[in-house]
Amino acid sequence: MTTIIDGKQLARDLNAQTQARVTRLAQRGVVPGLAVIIVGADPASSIYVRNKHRKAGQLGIHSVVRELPATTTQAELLAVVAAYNADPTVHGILVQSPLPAQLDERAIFNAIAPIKDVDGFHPVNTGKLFGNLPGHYPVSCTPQGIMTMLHSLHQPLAGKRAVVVGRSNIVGRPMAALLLNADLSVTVTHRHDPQIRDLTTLADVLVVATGVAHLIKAEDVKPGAIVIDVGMDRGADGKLTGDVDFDAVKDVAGAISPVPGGVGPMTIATLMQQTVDLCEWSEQRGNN
Ligand SMILES: Nc1nc2c(c(=O)[nH]1)N[C@@H](CN(C=O)c1ccc(C(=O)N[C@@H](CCC(=O)O)C(=O)O)cc1)CN2
Repeated sequence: MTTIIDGKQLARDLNAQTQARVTRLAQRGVVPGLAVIIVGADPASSIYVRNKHRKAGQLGIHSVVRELPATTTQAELLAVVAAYNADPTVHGILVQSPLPAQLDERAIFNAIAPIKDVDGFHPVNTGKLFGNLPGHYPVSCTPQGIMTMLHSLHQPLAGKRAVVVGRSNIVGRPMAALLLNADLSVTVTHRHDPQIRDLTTLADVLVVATGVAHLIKAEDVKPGAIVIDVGMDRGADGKLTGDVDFDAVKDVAGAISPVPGGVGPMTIATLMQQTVDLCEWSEQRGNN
């Protein structure tokens, strides 16, 4: 029997835990704050930002959304980030990706104070992740949410072979680091490798984040493997599908996450979780 990993239900469970933590903070007079900055009007980004704002409000997190025009300059955006860095009511800052072409996304992420970097994109935080350093730090929300999904299966992960298809800074690279830190044997590949399928068939845990709809077919998957689909591919009919041919692969995999309803809801739930983490860590440092 294949397990369908229900990201919506897992997100509900995680959000309930986050809400309980927000309630405990409120009893001490502390309110976690999240600032989301969006530049331009990319339709998908606008939906994601609206969903983040709504979920934060539902959980009792103070949420501000700063909408900037598509013509915003680097200096203007850096000034907005600097203002939130200095704002004590804001514990987490997120700049929605992608940014318009005139903006240097990496320089913007680097300008966010590491202790407010709720996306975990700052090199101080990625350095800690890749060094598997002890202590608290935020991690990119999609791969962190995937780790929660994997743990929900209650299967030992250490010693398993993982293959990550995709090498983006938001998903592929931090995903590989998290899996390595959990003692899996990790291979990272991408869609330019002509022998990609020789690798995917070896995977006990297969994470696919390429942006190529239905790249992974049933014959590319090891029987019984855990398959996590990070794809968000919108077809000509407007329907959302993933990078994995779900209908075919579900008959081979031991567990599989659907699109929609898999990784996406967990990304937002993890963002809420990490906003509260940052607030609690701030309190532990004697702030708030
Ligand atoms: N600063 C960031 N930018 C981006 C991130 C990120 O983590 N930080 N990730 C993605 C977009 N993203 C969140 O920002 C995101 C994408 C999708 C979903 C989601 O819930 N998807 C639903 C389907 C929604 C639909 O119908 O369109 C699902 O999978 O069920 C949440 C968050 C890029 N940018």
